[in-house]
Amino acid sequence: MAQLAFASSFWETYDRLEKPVKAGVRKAMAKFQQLPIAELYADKGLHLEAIENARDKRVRTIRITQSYRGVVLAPDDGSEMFLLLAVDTHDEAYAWAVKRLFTVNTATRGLEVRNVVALEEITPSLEPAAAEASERLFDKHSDTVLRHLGVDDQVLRAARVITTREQLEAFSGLLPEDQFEVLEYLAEGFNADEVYRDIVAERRPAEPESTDDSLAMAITNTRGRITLVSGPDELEEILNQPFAAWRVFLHRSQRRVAYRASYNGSAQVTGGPGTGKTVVALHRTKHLLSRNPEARVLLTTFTNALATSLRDNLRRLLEDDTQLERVEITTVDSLAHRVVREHTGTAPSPIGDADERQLWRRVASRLDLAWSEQFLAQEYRHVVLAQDLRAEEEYLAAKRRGRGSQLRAAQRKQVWRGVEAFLTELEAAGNQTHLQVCAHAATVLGKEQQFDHVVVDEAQDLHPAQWRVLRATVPVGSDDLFIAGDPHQRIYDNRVSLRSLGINVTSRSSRLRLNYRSTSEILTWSAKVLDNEPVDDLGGDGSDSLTGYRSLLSGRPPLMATHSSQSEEVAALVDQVRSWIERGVLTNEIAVCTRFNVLLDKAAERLQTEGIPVVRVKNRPSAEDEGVRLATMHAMKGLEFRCVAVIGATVKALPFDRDITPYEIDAQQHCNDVFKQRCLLFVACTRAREELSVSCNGTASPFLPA
Ligand SMILES: Nc1ncnc2c1ncn2[C@@H]1O[C@H](COP(=O)(O)OP(=O)(O)OP(=O)(O)O)[C@@H](O)[C@H]1O
Repeated sequence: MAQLAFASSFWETYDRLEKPVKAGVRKAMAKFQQLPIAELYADKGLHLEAIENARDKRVRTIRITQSYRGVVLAPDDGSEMFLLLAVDTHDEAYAWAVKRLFTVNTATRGLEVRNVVALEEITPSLEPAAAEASERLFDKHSDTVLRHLGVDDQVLRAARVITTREQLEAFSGLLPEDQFEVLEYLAEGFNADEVYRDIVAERRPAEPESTDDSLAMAITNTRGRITLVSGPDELEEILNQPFAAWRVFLHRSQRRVAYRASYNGSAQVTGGPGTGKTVVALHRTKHLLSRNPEARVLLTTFTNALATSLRDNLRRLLEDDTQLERVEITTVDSLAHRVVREHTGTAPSPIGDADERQLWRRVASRLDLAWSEQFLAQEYRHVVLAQDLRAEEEYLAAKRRGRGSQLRAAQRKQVWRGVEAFLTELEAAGNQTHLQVCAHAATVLGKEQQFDHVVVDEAQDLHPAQWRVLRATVPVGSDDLFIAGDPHQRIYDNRVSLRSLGINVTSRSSRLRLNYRSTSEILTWSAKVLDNEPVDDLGGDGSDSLTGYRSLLSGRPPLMATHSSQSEEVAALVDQVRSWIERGVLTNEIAVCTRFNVLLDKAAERLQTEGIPVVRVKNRPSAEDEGVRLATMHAMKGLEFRCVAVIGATVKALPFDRDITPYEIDAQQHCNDVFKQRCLLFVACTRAREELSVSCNGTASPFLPA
């Protein structure tokens, strides 16, 4: 009986196949598990046949549906393992298959694939220019060194014509995977020993000297790119798990970040929405747990809902259940809450934003201060708490980074009086703010660090007081903090200088550019919402951009509609949702999101009246629960859905005036406040995988692309 394995190239597209094609894949794969090899070849429905002119004689096609074909690597050495490589339309599948050659890497012993036709054309064409060039990218590495790292004759010839890193990048997808990665590491300045340690030694099988050089053995050795399937149950399970490919496979750029043996300090990964930062954070957590059986890891994210989803995903990713016991998965606020509760014996009960604002209003009016409660609350948050200023002299001497208005010494004294009154009143009522709880926790943790490693997801929205908690919970050293975030998704306007908080990621920063979630139509449209404005980078020392950010997926352009009334808009929403459902999208794969709850309530009521089930994201439904997801834009952070409808995108909601500091009061803060709301819309739109619809009633938000 044949054995079955799946290559990462198959998973990259499997999720996107229509239901009948997926059913065809299941049916065909079941045959591989049921029929003896001779019967497989004889099966009329499967049509397992060789491809004329294929460069690898083991490459075959199988019939999936009328118009779709699977590409399979079939053993010709007596072994019985078949590898499913890709499923595509008839012509695409043949065009892909005919040019591919599969070989076994001499160093890692893994199975690799190359586009042999392209290499034979491109390498000779670049040789004359390379001979003239003053320097080539791999000049300083001898043939012997490259061969020791697994580079074979054809790749060596290609490597010798490459003069720049851009040229090397152009070879990605053509060169065999492990060999390409070796060249990439060398091009980045790693020495041969480091490359051997991080790539070859990591991937070499336990018994590298084994003489078994069958296709089955090479497939078994390629765990990073191939999944083996042991029986029908496992087959059914893995083909049914949506969005699960990342659990087994990481893209090269993700793997390098997640599985770097060790970072000599804190490290950071950034990237636009959907580039797999959360996936990388999960794999890094797995790596840290596996590397040291004693290590305690803290994995944090921004909301409790995201923490729950991280826990579910990590549980699936870890092979060993006991590893999960060594990870605490929580938000920074919850961690600080626990630390303070354990230390004082009393659970803190911090007040919410609205109460805090009300208190500032009372203080401003009682002391007759010349500033609005919004200005005072922001000054307290972005200056006083951000720098942990505890005394008037400290405030008088402080730099007010990110604030656009000048405050003379006399004015600062007045503001400080306000701060003191605010704190006194808070204390008298036995209250605290969340950030005060964090400040308290940081002090406690400074004396009793609780973790060996901290992994931070959604890092862009943490306040300096929250960073202090994280810094204090882990000793300074190798692999102390691993930080994942995207400054374009900063929706709370917390700006930090990580370096000033004792977190230095210099020379340990990477950026992911390939989006796995949304179509390029959705990305291009959503990126325009940001209006090309540069953003402060995660660490606060420079700026960041979406240069090179792209998606390989394509689909329908986003729909934009303006309605004359709210009820017309909500009626159109119902039609839109219904049409998605009729096209086979499940209700739990659809999200409706608004800036405010009022409109969300109306949408919920109308959808339900029309017989469409709904469920609020804030009620933390489990992934399988039926119902269209309803959320405010803030609650959409970190989530994703096949189809997203953003409603109520009017000029009154985006920007929402009440949340914007008037320009004349603080010009810089005004711009930050406006941009924060652009980011909010950007976050909402980039949650969509396949389809995005944006609507408003009345005048459209100026943030919407024309
Ligand atoms: N290597 C991969 N292969 C296939 N799918 C992937 C890969 N990496 C990530 N994905 C998928 O892409 C989607 C986005 O991943 P993830 O949520 O980690 O991105 P993110 O950068 O954290 O997004 P955001 O910043 O928008 O929250 C998920 O569905 C994930 O499963």
